[in-house]
Amino acid sequence: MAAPFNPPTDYSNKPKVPQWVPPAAPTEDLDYAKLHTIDLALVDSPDPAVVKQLVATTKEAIRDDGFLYLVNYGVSLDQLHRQFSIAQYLHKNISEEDKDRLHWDPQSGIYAGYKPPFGWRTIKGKPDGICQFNFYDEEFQSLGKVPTCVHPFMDEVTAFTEYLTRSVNRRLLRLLSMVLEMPDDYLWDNVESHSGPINEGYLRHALFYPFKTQDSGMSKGLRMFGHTDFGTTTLLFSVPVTCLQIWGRDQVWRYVKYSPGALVVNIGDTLELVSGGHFRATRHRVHSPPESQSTFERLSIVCFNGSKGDLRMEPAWESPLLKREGCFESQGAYKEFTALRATGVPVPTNKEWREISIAKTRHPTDNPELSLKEVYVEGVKMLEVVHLGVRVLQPA
Ligand SMILES: O=C(O)CCC(=O)C(=O)O
Ligand SMILES: [Fe+2]
Repeated sequence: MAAPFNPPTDYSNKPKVPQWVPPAAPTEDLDYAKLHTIDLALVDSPDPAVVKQLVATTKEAIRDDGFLYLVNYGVSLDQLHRQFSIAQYLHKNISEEDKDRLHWDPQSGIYAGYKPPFGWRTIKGKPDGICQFNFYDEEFQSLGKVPTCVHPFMDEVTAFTEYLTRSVNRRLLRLLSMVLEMPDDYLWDNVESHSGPINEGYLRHALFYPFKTQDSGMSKGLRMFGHTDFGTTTLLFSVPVTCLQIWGRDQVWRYVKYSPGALVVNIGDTLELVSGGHFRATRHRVHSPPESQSTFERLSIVCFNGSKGDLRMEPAWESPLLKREGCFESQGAYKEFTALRATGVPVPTNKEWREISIAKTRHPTDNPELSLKEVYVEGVKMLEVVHLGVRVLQPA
């Protein structure tokens, strides 16, 4: 049985942190995505029939949706809300000097540091009302790399991050390895990075201020365009301000419903590639919330798990599932990497892929690029860009 999260709880020498109060859920009746719920504690069940059923449900979820709710992963609602309170404290107390000193440089291929609410490039762009602080390995290694106001809380942020990467994600990868019918630690040992609390991934504290996208010349209420994540798994904590949407197999965007305390997990490109398309790296985006929440601030904590940087991903040919059923040729990153490999050109390494994805991804604050090629996929208009020889399609 996995140990539950057990963070430092002596706050006596720390500044008082105002409690984060979850905003009210939307009052609208929305057409939500229907996602499976996985109870992570069941992966340790002594009953093989229970584990078998869990693996079957996980298989269906990641094949059909690429997204799932994860519950019972070992963090209580109070512990989670303490982390949200710290994230809120960071954004409300970061000094102007720290914003400058820790300013991010996404065009270098990593998001580390402070994102001001002016677009997604290193230099200031159009306002977008999105502030972030991104903790990579260096931010965990050196206090000088994080805002001074969170220094007293880094013990808690670090313990939380370690729990997410070493316990939650490791158990999740065990479940996904079982879906591939491979040894329990196959994905952990061969694909996931493990060095320090966050490995080669990052932890994000994001604050979305209420924002009318049309004020900035941005259309369709979009705060982040549709994209896939580049890594192994993304652990998004479900939040009441309902903005996350996923692109269904029926080509319809649907919101993901708030589920208090749950993790919303999605599969990144790396696992789509390793699984030969059996796992789906599903497109998702951040939309404005429904009208009843239009004046709310949206605080979000996300743990992006990163794969080993020097690997060039290949399907796990030794997987009995792949041997039996082959690969899903028609799908996303798997399809495009396969097409590149067939030309004899080496596919990008995981590190190259994540760095180009960060540096080059298109955002609503970018100036419209007239040169983007429009293509139609199953009758739907998409925009095509090519990164390191790999075609990436985004819904137009
Ligand atoms: O904030 C969210 O819900 C999702 C953000 C996201 O998709 C990303 O940063 O990759
Ligand atoms: Fe994402």
